Amino acid sequence: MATDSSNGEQQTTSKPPPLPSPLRFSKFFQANMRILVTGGAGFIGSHLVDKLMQNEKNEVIVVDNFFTGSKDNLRKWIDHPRFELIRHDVTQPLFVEVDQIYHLACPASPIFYKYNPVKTIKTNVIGTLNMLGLAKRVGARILLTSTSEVYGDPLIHPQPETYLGNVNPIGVRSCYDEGKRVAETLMFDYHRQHGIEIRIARIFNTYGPRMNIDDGRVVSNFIAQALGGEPLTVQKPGSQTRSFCYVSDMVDGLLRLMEGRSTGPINIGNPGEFTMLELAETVKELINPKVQINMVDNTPDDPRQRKPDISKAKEVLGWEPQVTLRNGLPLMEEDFRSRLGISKA
Ligand SMILES: NC(=O)c1ccc[n+]([C@@H]2O[C@H](COP(=O)([O-])OP(=O)(O)OC[C@H]3O[C@@H](n4cnc5c(N)ncnc54)[C@H](O)[C@@H]3O)[C@@H](O)[C@H]2O)c1
Ligand SMILES: O=C(O)[C@H]1O[C@H](OP(=O)(O)OP(=O)(O)OC[C@H]2O[C@@H](n3ccc(=O)[nH]c3=O)[C@H](O)[C@@H]2O)[C@H](O)[C@@H](O)[C@@H]1O
Repeated sequence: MATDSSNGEQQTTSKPPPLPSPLRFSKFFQANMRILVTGGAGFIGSHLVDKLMQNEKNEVIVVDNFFTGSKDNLRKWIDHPRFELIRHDVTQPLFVEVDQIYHLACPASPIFYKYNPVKTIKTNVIGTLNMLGLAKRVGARILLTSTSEVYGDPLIHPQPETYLGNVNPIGVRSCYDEGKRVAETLMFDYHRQHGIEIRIARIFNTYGPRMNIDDGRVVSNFIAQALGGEPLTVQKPGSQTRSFCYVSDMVDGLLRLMEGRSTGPINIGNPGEFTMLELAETVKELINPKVQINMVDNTPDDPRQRKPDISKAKEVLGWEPQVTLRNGLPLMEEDFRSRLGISKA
């Protein structure tokens, strides 16, 4: 019922009920689940999109500002009726109607997140605030890809989720690790204050096809260097450790977390732990036995050890990684060879 007072008199007019949306009769598939993936043009995001798109009941919307991601990672989905790509920066509000949000948008490689640290903090804090506001408005469940960097340079090894971390609040990595810590805080405050359904994954070093060739992270650096016949740059002392998870295992963990009942935080990573010298030796052995290994200067606040305790992921998600480093490296080598145009001799 609408009120019409154009002639000075109060008069009521009746409007017929709205017609069903013409979209209901469109030739396009009507999705059961509309899923937003922020940062979906990046490395992990694009593999996640591939998996989500395999389910015909999903409609996927990607938002990305293409800082480190690329349309190329999503080329097989462009023009697909269940897929939509939006150039958007998550530090700005976003209005879409979705059921689930995988919030990945954030540069992840230290060289990129340190490039514009203020922007990195804004992405982590304002970006997460915006996505939580969206989740609240539309009643969507939201998953944040947090990081093992919330443990800083850990004094407990391996790291369980209960460990509160050893983080430098004013260092050059703080824009990322403190930014993610605030993002986790915001997730829990929205959960407690507004009842938002949240999921938090603490991701440990993940590698695989589609990482940028010049990403700057250690696995992509070593593979690109080995293929180009350049020395592998091991940052000193070389005894620092990381635990490397193959991307298909990571995506499987994220999907289980989103579909499960636990808010997290849950560590998702591969507990196989390697020193950077061991990683260099493995890449050399598998990809180019002739390549040299050079020791170079490190950057400040580099964590000395990192290994996930995945007991919670096993118990709560029934998840554990399947792909070993030795099996995963050749898959990434193949992808790098095809992108660099270097065939196997
Ligand atoms: N790969 C890892 O080892 C790892 C480890 C821990 C956590 N993570 C987290 O997983 C997520 C994805 O990491 P990745 O390795 O795929 O990195 P990536 O750099 O390949 O992907 C990040 C994506 O976010 C986009 N992005 C960045 N800032 C944005 C903004 N303000 N607005 C919109 N889009 C923006 C980038 O363009 C890119 O497509 C990140 O949140 C990262 O912190 C990754
Ligand atoms: O998994 C995580 O939680 C975090 O891990 C990484 O951060 P980092 O472990 O520092 O990643 P790399 O830049 O790949 O460095 C790993 C180790 O390799 C060493 N490194 C790096 C590059 C190189 O050429 N040589 C080399 O020895 C570094 O000194 C460091 O000790 C990611 O970049 C973060 O996004 C992520 O959140």
